[in-house]
Amino acid sequence: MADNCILITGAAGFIGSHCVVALAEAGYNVIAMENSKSTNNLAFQQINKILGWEVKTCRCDLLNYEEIVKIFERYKITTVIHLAAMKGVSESMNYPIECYRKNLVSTLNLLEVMRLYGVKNLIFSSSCAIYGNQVQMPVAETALPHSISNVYGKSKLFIEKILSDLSRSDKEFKITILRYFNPVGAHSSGLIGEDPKRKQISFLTLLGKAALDKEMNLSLFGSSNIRDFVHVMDVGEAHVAAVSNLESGDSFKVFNIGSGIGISLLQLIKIFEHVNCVKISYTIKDRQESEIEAIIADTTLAETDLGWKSRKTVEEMCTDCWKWMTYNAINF
Ligand SMILES: CC(=O)N[C@H]1[C@@H](OP(=O)(O)OP(=O)(O)OC[C@H]2O[C@@H](n3ccc(=O)[nH]c3=O)[C@H](O)[C@@H]2O)O[C@H](CO)[C@@H](O)[C@@H]1O
Repeated sequence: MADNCILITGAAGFIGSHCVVALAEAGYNVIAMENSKSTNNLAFQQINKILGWEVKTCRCDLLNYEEIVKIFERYKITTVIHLAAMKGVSESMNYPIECYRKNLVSTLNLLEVMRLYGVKNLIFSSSCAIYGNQVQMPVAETALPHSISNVYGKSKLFIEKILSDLSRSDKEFKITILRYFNPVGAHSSGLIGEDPKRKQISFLTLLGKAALDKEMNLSLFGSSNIRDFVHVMDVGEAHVAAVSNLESGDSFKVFNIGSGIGISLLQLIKIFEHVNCVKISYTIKDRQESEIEAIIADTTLAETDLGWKSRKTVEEMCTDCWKWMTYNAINF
């Protein structure tokens, strides 16, 4: 039985794969878990190339309680980083039941098994979508959620509430919630990144697709929308900081994980075109109803309490994304 493992759910995904690399490189004993229905082993192969050794992997459907039990029987898990979820604002609006089932039921199953095995350290991946529409920018963790217009954001907020109740009822639980803003980019090696074939991809990966496909005309929903884009490698490092901070201080903590810089979608297109010497064809359309106009993170708390700050620039987000799209994404 392997000792003191960190279990990462959703480990072959965009953020998950970068977390696996960051934690493994920091010396943690990582178990990279992926959905048992997923057939894509390529992410793990690429992770192994970056690390230079083979990361431990397992497959499990989090909607299946018995499958989770088997994993906890097999490994001595001390901490769980729970990333597996259905993401994407527009998909969540079209498939609300699927979104709630995937995000809520799987989390409840996981929490029950964690409690059964006395595993009480958890880092949960939440989203700035839980803030809804805010007037005050940048948004601090203390801001109250306001008119969340999409199912994805609501599902994340419900889980945050469940975790807060759990930590109130059982003081042994150490729970850290990371609210990601807009993670983008790819690993600087170009070996891992976001699978461009997925239905829900981040805006930057979409720009990469549009730059590769000369026939593609991107629909730009609200060119002046402001987002806080944060490099996915910085997001990976935020998890390393959060793991090492779990034991200190309060048993329930929440941190914004963003760059603290707001950029409009149109600005991002211009930077992407400039640094990668490409052209993107797009048509400006109205903002979608389920979306907010602007959001920027106040990252003071992550800086003071976690000692984490995003380091990579928007230009690096664009060049790393393009490197990934042109070197490797094509094989995914
Ligand atoms: C504020 C908010 O809710 N943020 C969450 C939301 O990000 P958010 O929805 O902002 O992330 P996306 O990358 O999907 O979209 C970014 C921006 O690009 C625009 N766009 C997208 C696709 C397209 O074809 N054309 C286009 O213009 C969107 O309208 C949006 O304004 O979902 C992400 C996961 O999926 C989460 O990580 C974010 O925390």
